[in-house]
Amino acid sequence: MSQREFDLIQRYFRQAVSPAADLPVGIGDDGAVVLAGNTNLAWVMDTINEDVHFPHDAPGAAVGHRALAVNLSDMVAMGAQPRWMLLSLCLPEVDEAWLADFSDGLLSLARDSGVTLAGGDTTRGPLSVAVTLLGPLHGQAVQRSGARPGDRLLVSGTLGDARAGLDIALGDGHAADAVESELLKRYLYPQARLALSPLLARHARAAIDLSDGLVGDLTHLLSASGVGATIHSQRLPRSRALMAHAEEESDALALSGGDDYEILCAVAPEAVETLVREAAAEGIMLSDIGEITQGPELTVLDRDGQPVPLEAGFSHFGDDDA
Ligand SMILES: Nc1ncnc2c1ncn2[C@@H]1O[C@H](COP(=O)(O)OP(=O)(O)O)[C@@H](O)[C@H]1O
Ligand SMILES: Cc1ncc(C[n+]2csc(CCOP(=O)(O)OP(=O)(O)O)c2C)c(N)n1
Ligand SMILES: [Mg+2]
Repeated sequence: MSQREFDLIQRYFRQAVSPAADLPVGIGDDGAVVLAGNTNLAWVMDTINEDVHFPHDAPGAAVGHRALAVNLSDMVAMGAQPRWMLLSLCLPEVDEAWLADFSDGLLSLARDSGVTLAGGDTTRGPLSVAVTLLGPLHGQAVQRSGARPGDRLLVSGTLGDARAGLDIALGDGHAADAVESELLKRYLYPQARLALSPLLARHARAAIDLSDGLVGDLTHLLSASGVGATIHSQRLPRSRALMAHAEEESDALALSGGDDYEILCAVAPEAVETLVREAAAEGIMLSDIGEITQGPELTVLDRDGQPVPLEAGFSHFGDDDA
């Protein structure tokens, strides 16, 4: 979410009493936390719209997969276990072949993630899918606000692939070779890092999932925590496919490409080794990209130690027309 979207929510929706006893985490994090009986449940919602979040010719299975994956990623960032899903489906028309494909993409990911569809809503209008997930925390809620100066910044997987894949999807939509098809897949089928969720609950001070681009989302974590950071562009993890496809632009794609759905976390230096080892045992690579500073600035250094000019993250409404 950009500053503009944040300002709109602050102005019209943010309630005075938050957090409350039964709402330990309210508006402003990757998800809310509600206290039901004596269980803390994380609760998230993300919507995806045709031509905004996915192209009109995206396969139905990719749309179904994405609608759930982007929400799973928010649950992971909170350190929660996704359990129950509500699905709101807004369809322009009934296309049964598309629906079969869509439900396949959605429900096979749900099955693999241990999520049950509990209800929803179906309406007619421009194609849009909203998913809500609910589930218990693995331990402490992992919030955006917990980072402290001296913490290391770790990021999962590789960055920039999805943005390169989006450009391929918006071209003729066909991958020319194995490299392009890998990048296209990274865009069309984001993989939430579910296995990281309990590890974050144990070892991370703060986390956010990367939907808008590293710089934009890191900025949110920094302002929630009241700290700054220095990161190093040559440490940003990049896939072989990205380097083969767009090495020259790979810094920019990794810094602000968007749609990565990787996890960025701040970790006390003494906890880094254990977290990296436990994540590796789950098949998840974590890269140390820099450190939290007193702040409030975010500085990105290039390989010569020179600051890189920063681009803002993705914004639905633009930042300048407020
Ligand atoms: N219309 C809204 N009403 C209330 N809260 C909202 C609304 N839209 C977004 N939020 C809240 O604002 C925060 C940031 O939203 P967003 O950037 O979409 O988070 P994320 O990138 O994790 O999906 C979240 O806590 C979200 O719940
Ligand atoms: C067809 C298409 N064009 C552009 C994008 C790029 N894009 C659209 S929304 C977005 C940011 C993430 O979406 P948002 O609704 O802000 O998700 P949230 O931050 O709430 O998780 C990005 C990078 C895309 N995914 N698909
Ligand atoms: Mg959102």
